[in-house]
Amino acid sequence: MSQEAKKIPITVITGFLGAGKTTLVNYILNEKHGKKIAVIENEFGEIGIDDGLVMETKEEIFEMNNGCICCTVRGDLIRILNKLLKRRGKLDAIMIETTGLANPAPVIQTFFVDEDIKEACVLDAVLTVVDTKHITQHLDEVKPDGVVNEAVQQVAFADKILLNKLDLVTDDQKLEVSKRIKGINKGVEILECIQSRVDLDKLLGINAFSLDKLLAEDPDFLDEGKDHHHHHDHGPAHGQPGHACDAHCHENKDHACDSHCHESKDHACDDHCHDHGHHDEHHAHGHHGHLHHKHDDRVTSVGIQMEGSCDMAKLNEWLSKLLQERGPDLFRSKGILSVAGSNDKHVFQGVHMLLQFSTSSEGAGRPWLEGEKRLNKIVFIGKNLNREELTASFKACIVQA
Ligand SMILES: Nc1nc2c(ncn2[C@@H]2O[C@H](COP(=O)(O)OP(=O)(O)OP(=O)(O)O)[C@@H](O)[C@H]2O)c(=O)[nH]1
Repeated sequence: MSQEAKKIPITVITGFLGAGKTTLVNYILNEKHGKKIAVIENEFGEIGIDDGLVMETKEEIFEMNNGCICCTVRGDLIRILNKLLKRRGKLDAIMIETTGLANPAPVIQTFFVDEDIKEACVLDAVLTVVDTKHITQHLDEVKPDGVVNEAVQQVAFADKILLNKLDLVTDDQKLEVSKRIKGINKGVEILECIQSRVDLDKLLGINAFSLDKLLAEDPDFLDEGKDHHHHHDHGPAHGQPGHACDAHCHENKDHACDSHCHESKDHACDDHCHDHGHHDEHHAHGHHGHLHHKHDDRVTSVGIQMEGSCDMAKLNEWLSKLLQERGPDLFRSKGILSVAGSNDKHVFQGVHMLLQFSTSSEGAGRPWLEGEKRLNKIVFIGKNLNREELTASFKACIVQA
């Protein structure tokens, strides 16, 4: 067996908020592939919810909720990978689910710049899940100067596209989105699907990632020095509502930059910088497109954790009204809730105006245990979110302490 063949294949699953990444992970884990797969989950939002939504399986799931995989927790990613690699013989594959707001480039770089990881793993493919109904508005979004459009980046770096949620669109809309995708990533293979269901042979062990292809388009792709150009404006600033500081957070006002750090708002491009095109879809893959990686700080998350049980009718009314009124700005909402009179966990999932309810009796997590503290957890991600208003209006749905 060749050295390459012994390496653990890594699949990076990316795609905008609510595209169907967790749906894909669940589907893969539950198919009969006979493989031992470890999953690394990274979630955007103040409160981790996805761990409650990924089905319980024999597979191992590692969460990284303390920041975005492409910035603050890249060190965590390297640590988790190194831990997993110690058990190399017992593991057939690793899947990494990035947040819906991750730029895939720094995640991809991890597999080529860290020596131990480079030696033990091989990046099998970057799979990008696309919500065919909603992607256009995110590709169209005009970003402030220097801010990367994550939706464009995710499409640009895909080795395969899963054109998902085809049950929600017409054939014309599907063709329109396919055309748009090909305009960003010319040769990419597009797999059409509903509920992220695609033949596993087309997704795993496909050896679709090509560093040469990337380097042909962007010779500086692996240049870590350049990576330091990227602005670290990540969601709400340190000390602001919504910014979840953790032990790894170095983001404070007195952060002393080192000689490599160009992390300032008024970073002036030097003469090596040809960064003309990072808003231009056709150049999304090109020179420096990934380096000036600044997230859109208008997009924030509001997390609510509150004990008690909700009245189902009030809850329904509240959420329906909220999504109706705020749908365009409310990219993603999800929650795990306790409802008065029921021992089931109730889960809601929102993507813009679309809302879906399910319960633990339908397979969404497990019921509340006897004596378990009934803690409702909700996360909203979007623009112009009003924390006080959201918290107060949810509180009004609670009828049992
Ligand atoms: N109608 C429809 N809904 C889908 C499809 N695939 C996924 N969904 C729903 O879309 C919602 C979001 O799916 P997830 O798999 O959680 O999306 P995600 O990309 O992991 O979301 P984030 O982790 O928040 O970025 C859920 O309510 C899914 O049930 C599909 O093909 N059609």
